[in-house]
Amino acid sequence: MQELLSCTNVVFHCAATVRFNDSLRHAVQLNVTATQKLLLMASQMPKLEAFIHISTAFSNCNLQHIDEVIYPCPVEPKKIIDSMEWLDDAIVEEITPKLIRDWPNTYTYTKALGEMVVHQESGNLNIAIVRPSIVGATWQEPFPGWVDNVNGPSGLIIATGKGFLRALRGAPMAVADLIPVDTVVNLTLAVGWYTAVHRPKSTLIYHCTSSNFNPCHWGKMGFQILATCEKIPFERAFRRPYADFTTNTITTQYQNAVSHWAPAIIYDLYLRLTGRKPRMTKLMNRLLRTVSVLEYFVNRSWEWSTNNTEMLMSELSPEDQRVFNFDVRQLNWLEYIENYVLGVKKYLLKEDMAGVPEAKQHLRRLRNIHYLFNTALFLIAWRLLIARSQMARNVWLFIVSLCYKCISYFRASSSLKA
Ligand SMILES: CCCCCCCCCCCCCCCCCCCCCC(=O)SCCNC(=O)CCNC(=O)[C@H](O)C(C)(C)COP(=O)(O)OP(=O)(O)OC[C@H]1O[C@@H](n2cnc3c(N)ncnc32)[C@H](O)[C@@H]1OP(=O)(O)O
Ligand SMILES: NC(=O)C1=CN([C@@H]2O[C@H](COP(=O)(O)OP(=O)(O)OC[C@H]3O[C@@H](n4cnc5c(N)ncnc54)[C@H](OP(=O)(O)O)[C@@H]3O)[C@@H](O)[C@H]2O)C=CC1
Repeated sequence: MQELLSCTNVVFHCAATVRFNDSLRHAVQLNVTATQKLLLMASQMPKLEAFIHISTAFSNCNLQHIDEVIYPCPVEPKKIIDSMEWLDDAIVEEITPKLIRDWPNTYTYTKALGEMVVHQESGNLNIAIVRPSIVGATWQEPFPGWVDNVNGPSGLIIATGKGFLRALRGAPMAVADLIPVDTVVNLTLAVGWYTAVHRPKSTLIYHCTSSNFNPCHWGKMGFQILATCEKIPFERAFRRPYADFTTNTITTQYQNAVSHWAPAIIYDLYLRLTGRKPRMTKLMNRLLRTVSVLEYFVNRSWEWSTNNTEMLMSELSPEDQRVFNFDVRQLNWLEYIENYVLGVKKYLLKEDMAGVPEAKQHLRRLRNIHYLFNTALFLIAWRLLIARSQMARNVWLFIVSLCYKCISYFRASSSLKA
């Protein structure tokens, strides 16, 4: 502790719980109380030049247009921290929805409280806040497509590529505000420099977002994910990668029943019949739970103002603009997403490119099984219908006689030609 206090020049405060469904108590402890303690510690660092707090662009996702300012929270963070000391878990759980109001989860709510704490308890510290949006794989450094966790879209890319996720409740035209992780790092370092060297009079907030500079939509992103998974498939897929966005509750429930639950139940039945342990319904349950907490962000669009970020860009020398590049106007989304999917395959799934021919062969087998299954299903349904309905029988006789006539006609015409 003594060494930290006496030697630290710059603090980058990134530690947090990023789980959306964490208990309010734990989220407050990590995202609010810890920030308060770190500020206290920072105030005892004689050599400190800058304190950079990493928040999220979604800390005010209850608003549609978000400026580079700190918005007040309905309940003072200090009161929330105090109440966590004496309320028991059951009560905390009960009052959580009332406290978080129109924030979608405890994560975004406590990140907003964390910003408020920074604002109120900064004292004489030289502070800045960086708000990244949805952090994705690297764009350029150390190489394109590097990723090391399933947060944000990465987990759903796996689920789509492996054929588990077939439908997602989302708005294809909503803005997908993804930001590559190396861009976030570059901007954060540049903010550290600017805050330490220029010492702005007030706490500056920097939106590290892409939509203002180079917007992309979920539809385009989903399409490119599928195209890449088709070109360079993941190994041992459950089904062929195919997914679409649903826009209302009825189609979502239909897709969940037909495209998610039914195949999972049938596969588990097959596992049971072959003496193995069923696992697909459990996995599907987990996937749909994850989807339900993420879909809030795929159904809305936000606007973030980026005046401070643009100002920072203009303050950097041309050389620093190149080294600490955070200008996403140059980003080609299709290329980025393709590299992202390949990065997921390589760094998260640990799959080798040498396995691609076998993965393609597996997809062809899955396609044949799909056709076979659908034909069998159709024939069974038709057989049942014929047994029950005179009209279906008439239609069937009509089709059969039509086919017979066609075949006779072609036979006759070919024997005439001969
Ligand atoms: C053409 C059409 C094509 C269409 C289709 C194409 C598809 C296209 C793609 C579209 C993409 C849209 C995405 C929007 C993202 C918006 C993010 C907004 C971010 C706001 C930014 C931030 O400022 S903040 C950082 C984000 N913060 C997270 O992203 C944490 C999430 N997470 C949790 O909130 C908890 O995790 C949760 C899950 C509750 C379980 O919670 P829980 O208590 O039940 O259990 P656990 O946490 O233990 O997780 C249990 C198992 O879920 C695994 N898992 C964890 N996250 C996962 C994840 N994202 N996807 C998959 N799987 C995930 C984990 O790896 C465990 O797997 P295992 O058991 O095998 O280890
Ligand atoms: N991922 C995203 O899309 C976005 C993330 N952010 C913000 O970026 C920051 C980093 O997030 P991300 O990298 O995604 O998340 P991770 O969960 O990967 O990283 C969180 C970090 O916090 C540390 N940490 C967690 N709990 C504690 C604790 N009790 N004491 C000390 N350290 C702890 C973890 O340490 P360890 O590795 O040892 O567990 C880890 O290094 C967070 O502040 C998050 O809010 C903002 C916008 C988007």
